[in-house]
Amino acid sequence: MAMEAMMSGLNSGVVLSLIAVLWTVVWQNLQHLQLQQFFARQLSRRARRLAAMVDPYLSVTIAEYEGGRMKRSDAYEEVKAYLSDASAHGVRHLRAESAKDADKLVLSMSDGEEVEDDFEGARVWWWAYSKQPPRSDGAAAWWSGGGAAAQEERHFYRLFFLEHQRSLVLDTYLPRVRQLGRAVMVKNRQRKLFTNISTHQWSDGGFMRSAWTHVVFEHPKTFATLAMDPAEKKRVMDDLDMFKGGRDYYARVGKAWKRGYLLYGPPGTGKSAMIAAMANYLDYDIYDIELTSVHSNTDLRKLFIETTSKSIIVIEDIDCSLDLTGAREKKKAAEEDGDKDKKDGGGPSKPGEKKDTSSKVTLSGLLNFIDGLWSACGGERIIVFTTNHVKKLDPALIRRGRMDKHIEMSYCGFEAFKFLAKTYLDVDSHPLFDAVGELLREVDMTPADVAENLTPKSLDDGPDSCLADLVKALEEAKKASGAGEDEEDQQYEP
Ligand SMILES: Nc1ncnc2c1ncn2[C@@H]1O[C@H](COP(=O)(O)OP(=O)(O)OP(=O)(O)O)[C@@H](O)[C@H]1O
Ligand SMILES: [Mg+2]
Repeated sequence: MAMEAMMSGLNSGVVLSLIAVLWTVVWQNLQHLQLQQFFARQLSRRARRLAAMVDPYLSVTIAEYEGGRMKRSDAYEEVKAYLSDASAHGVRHLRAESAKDADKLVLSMSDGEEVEDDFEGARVWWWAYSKQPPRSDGAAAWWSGGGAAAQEERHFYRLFFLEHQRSLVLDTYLPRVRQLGRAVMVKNRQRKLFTNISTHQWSDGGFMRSAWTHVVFEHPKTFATLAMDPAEKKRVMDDLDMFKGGRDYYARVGKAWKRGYLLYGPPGTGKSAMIAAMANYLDYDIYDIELTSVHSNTDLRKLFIETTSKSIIVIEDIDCSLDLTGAREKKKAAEEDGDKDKKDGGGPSKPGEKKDTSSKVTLSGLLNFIDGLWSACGGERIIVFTTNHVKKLDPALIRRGRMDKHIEMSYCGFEAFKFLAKTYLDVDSHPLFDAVGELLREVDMTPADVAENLTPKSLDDGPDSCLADLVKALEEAKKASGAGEDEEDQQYEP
């Protein structure tokens, strides 16, 4: 027994020391290999820089922002996308962003990294680098809140190539890179929902961060789940199709490639849902402008310039965002308000109706933004306004050419109800349908309320209980509206 124990102890000892020896050998080789790669890389870099001094190399620099940082450069994005494929292999330090596929990452070179690329026998090098923006006083004041680390850098790619390859690189290679970059962008594209950051947070004048911040757009609403009159829905979808494929048409008739939609109707009738459905249908990004945090017409223009094509620019509740009812309407309204105030003794306006006085965006600024000279830059943009009170808006704002298509989103009719019943409960018919149809003719209920009643609240809920709930809710609404009418009748009885 003692002998056996000794032998097994000896065996495991031998195995352990063998593993240790093996590990040391492998580790040394690994280090050797890494060092070798490191030195090779450094050498090639130094050699090329040295050679560049006698000028056999030319370079092209592509900056992230062009036009005084007004607009993000398409070329930069395309090169970045192109290099994301190449750099995954040759580069040691990578930057990662989340990709369309939840498990994957989109990789790009970190600053200071270099990759080689071969094209038709020519070898070129891409170098990624960044610079700190110069500080202006205003910027310094702003940045002091976030500390120096928060200061955004300006990113660049620089391409090195031999002088005799000049025409090959400039005329053939670079256009090819942009083309392939665009293809990679389409492959990795995630739709985004942007919102503007307050203009207080932009640095003044000099270099500043983007006016937009974004999240991935993941709204599930599609036209297949949007309840509205089927003929109107088809008209909207056809209109969107015509717009999307209308590049040549717009060029031929000399119009900027953009289209305005005005969605109006009471709260809960699906205006925001319609915007999400449009974005999903067209595969466009959404830029949701919060007008109250835009402080001037110039800022509004900057915001617009930074939007990309294939996007929907949204201003929700346009009547509440700003005082945009126009001079003529305003004058009339002021007179009316004066009368009214005299009658009911004045008092504060409702919180929802409070106007933001800090914003200097004017009606004319907004009109120019939608249909002025600047509105044509970029192309393929849809502008959507939503409002609960269409009559409050200045006619100039919603004339055709600015808001080309007006879509009324209204209370739930029987057709919309049947659509919602199919979507929410998967039923085409039910004995309670007639009662619901009858009540919907008498009571105004929004699709949002109908949808809420049709949503099962527990595992035991099914079509019977949900439809019964809806009938009950409609009856209560009818009773309430009846009582309201009676009260009004009594109030106005002579
Ligand atoms: N026509 C509809 N079809 C399907 N769902 C709808 C419809 N209308 C509203 N809903 C649902 O009701 C909810 C509220 O709708 P939504 O936010 O689009 O209303 P809205 O018209 O934008 O209201 P508001 O004027 O208050 O902004 C959403 O969850 C939406 O899915
Ligand atoms: Mg809404």
